Amino acid sequence: MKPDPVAHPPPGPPPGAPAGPPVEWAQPLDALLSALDATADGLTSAEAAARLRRHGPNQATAHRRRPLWLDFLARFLNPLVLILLFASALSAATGNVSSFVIVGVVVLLSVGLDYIQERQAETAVDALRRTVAVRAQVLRDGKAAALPLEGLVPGDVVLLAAGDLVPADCRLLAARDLFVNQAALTGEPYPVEKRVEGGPPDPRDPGEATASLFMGTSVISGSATAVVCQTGAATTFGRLSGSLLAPPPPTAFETGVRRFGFLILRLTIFLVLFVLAVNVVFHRPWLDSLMFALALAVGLTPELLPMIVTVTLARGAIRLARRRVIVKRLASMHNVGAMDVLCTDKTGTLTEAVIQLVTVLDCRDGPDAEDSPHVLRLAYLNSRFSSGLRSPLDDAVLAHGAVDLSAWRKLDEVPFDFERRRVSILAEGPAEAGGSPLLVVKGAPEEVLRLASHWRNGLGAIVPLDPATRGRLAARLQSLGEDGYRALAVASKTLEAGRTTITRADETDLVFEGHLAFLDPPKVSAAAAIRALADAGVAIKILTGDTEPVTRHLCAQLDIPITGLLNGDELRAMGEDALRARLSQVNVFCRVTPQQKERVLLACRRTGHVVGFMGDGVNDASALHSADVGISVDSATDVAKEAAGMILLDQDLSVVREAVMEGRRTVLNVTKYVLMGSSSNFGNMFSMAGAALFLPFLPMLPVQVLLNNLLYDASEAGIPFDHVEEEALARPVHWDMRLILRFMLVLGPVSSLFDFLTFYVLLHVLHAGEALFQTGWFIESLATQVLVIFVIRTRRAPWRSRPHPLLAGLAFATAALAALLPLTPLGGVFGLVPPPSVFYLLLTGAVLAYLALVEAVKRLFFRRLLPGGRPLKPLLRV
Ligand SMILES: Nc1ncnc2c1ncn2[C@@H]1O[C@H](COP(=O)(O)OP(=O)(O)OP(=O)(O)O)[C@@H](O)[C@H]1O
Ligand SMILES: [Mg+2]
Repeated sequence: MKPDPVAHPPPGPPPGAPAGPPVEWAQPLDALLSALDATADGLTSAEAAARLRRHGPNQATAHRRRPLWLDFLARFLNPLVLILLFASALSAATGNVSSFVIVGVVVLLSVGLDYIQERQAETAVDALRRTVAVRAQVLRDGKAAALPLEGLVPGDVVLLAAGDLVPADCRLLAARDLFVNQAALTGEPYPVEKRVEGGPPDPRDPGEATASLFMGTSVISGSATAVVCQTGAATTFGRLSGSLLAPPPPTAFETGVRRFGFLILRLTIFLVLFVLAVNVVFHRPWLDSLMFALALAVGLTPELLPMIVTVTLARGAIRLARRRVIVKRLASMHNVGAMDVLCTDKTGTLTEAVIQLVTVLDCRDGPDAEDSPHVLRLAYLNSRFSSGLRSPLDDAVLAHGAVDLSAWRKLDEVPFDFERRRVSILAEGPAEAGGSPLLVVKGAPEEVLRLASHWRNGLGAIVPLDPATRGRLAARLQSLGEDGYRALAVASKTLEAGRTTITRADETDLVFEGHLAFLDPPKVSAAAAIRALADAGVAIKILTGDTEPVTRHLCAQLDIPITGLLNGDELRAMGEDALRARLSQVNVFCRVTPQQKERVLLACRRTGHVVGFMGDGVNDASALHSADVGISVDSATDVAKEAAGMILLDQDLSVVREAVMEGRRTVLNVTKYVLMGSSSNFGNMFSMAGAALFLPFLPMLPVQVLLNNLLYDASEAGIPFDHVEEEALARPVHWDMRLILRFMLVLGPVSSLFDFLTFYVLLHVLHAGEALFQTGWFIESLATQVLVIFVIRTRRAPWRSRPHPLLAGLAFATAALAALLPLTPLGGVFGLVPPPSVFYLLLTGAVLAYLALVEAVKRLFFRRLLPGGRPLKPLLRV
């Protein structure tokens, strides 16, 4: 995705233009520093605070928060609400002032309720997100401090190391073996080298700039000090994210919720037009009819749905935080509930990641377990001087025992990458060692052996590698792996005097020196965690950069059956179709590159699975990004953390199961809303429209419809907290639009049928007039649509499933409020009149009969009407 210079002209002259007015960015470093009013020592806190006020926070995606009051007002921009307010203003003009006031208050209340809930939820999730925010090392007041990225300002001096994200657009002050990945900006997948002496003033095009670093890129190896030039939306990335960088595609769940919303919207429009037409035909007062129809529409529109989804997801996120899982992207919450395949790397997830160097072997065969001091010195030198991402393997080498390197000086490095799987260091030794620069290569043994042409024999002499020795060294690697040792190989080469730089082309004709054998003990808890996930319907696939023997050994130790195994080389030779055909059996992938991790993951998604990925390294970032749910850990590299949607504070597979359960619970709770809305609430509104056909008056006053709807919404505030049964959580939970539609088509008419019975009783048994009819219908409809939650929330019999106390409390309180309101003076304000006591008797009977009927239909529905009769499947399969 190369930025298009035409669509996004950089301010100032285009790159390479003859000297014009100086651009802040493209000028010699000294001039740039003085333009920025900055020094290499960084800013003071006071100065930084002042600049932060001037430039705003350093956020690329213009996440500009509207002021609270504007945000609140925006909620009224819903056309239905506007027309309703306008219509009630009209009716106020014709003398009906009280109805205008009531409509206004009710609309204000329901918008306010919606707003406050959503706001609270978002604030809570934001606070959680901040706890795992990536930080940058910044020089402030002369000292390095870890600060959140948002706080950076132009003129700040940042310190960068391998694995870091570049926090803003910067110009290099100092750099050592610095390679960055600019794929996010240029699409270029290979690391690009950056150096201070960039030649001509640096252009703003990331593809050409050599002395500039850009927000959205990451450091692969080396280290740097850089001064921040642009922050936030002013950065190249910021300007892109406003236009070119597409937002993430909607998840299946989001699409499902949206489709449901559209469905209801279409029904609503139909209903409103129907009510209006009926009233026109019967020559009823048009203003009242319009307000009635609009009030119905407000009651039905899925306006609340986004809020409900946000609030329910946020509740889940907050609950997960107690399990030390931080949800960075709310969409991850429902994806994790739908996830049926979890891909994971090995180190840290299946192993303890406390790697120990056990033996250092030279090329001699034999049982002597003595460490070879020569090979250890070379390995130590390589690990000590390498500036790439700190690897636990390097840490293990350095921890094995100090080697004196005071006489050595590092000259150059070709940093580690996951394609080559090796590190090369060029160093200059003490004069007595010959003075020639020495190249030391350390990496994956099969790669190092391939590049070697000689080996060092037991006498220290360098001899050509014959096929027999090659075979012997390869066999040793195999047997080390089978014993569970991770191995690296070390090789060397003396270069001609005077050489100070190396490239990967120098990594040939090496002298094979020996092997390093490491142990990374298996994580005992992982075995149980994997079984628990499998029981919950989540299959595990292992995607590791490590070798087949080591991985096999680990799987045997952890009792993980290998149903199929593919190596990176086989994968490379395999077409897309062949891979997809193998995917269902293969559960272990060895020696895979970062690109292959992503490829396997995408192939898995394309076969219809919802796929999670768990990893912590630079090599996991692209897979994390492409997964439905990227899971990382707090200690992971910044790049991985940034790409993930969920962060575990403890690296432990068993908490992933908690997240899965919470995700399922969340989606199932959203479904409760939807099923409620699509059956009872919808049935009620539908009956009202039908009643308008034969009643000589409105079945309910517009304000009563609005009040009814407000109370109904309030009664549902407990749903996000509700319990979900074990059996519903046993399998991955998907959004099932067909189930929702069928449920609606079956239960809607049941509810309407019952409503018409109620009308009959009201009119012909109680001989109700207009006010009493409306009151009776108000109470009855609210009581039934609120209390039916106890039936709908479970697939079990209602009495065999315990609702959350808040949910039960709110439902009963709302029903009681509806029943008692007409007896109070406030009821009069809404046009409600006290009903006779026999009404309450009938009401109790009616509500019980209704709930029993719905329960019976529900059973029939799940046993008979759901095709394929899936009695043992989760309760409310979404
Ligand atoms: N610091 C290093 N120096 C030399 N070689 C290395 C280094 N780190 C890794 N390698 C080589 O690269 C290979 C892949 O790295 P690594 O095992 O970390 O990949 P991974 O996919 O993250 O594996 P895992 O699933 O175990 O996390 C290693 O097996 C090793 O051969
Ligand atoms: Mg790893």
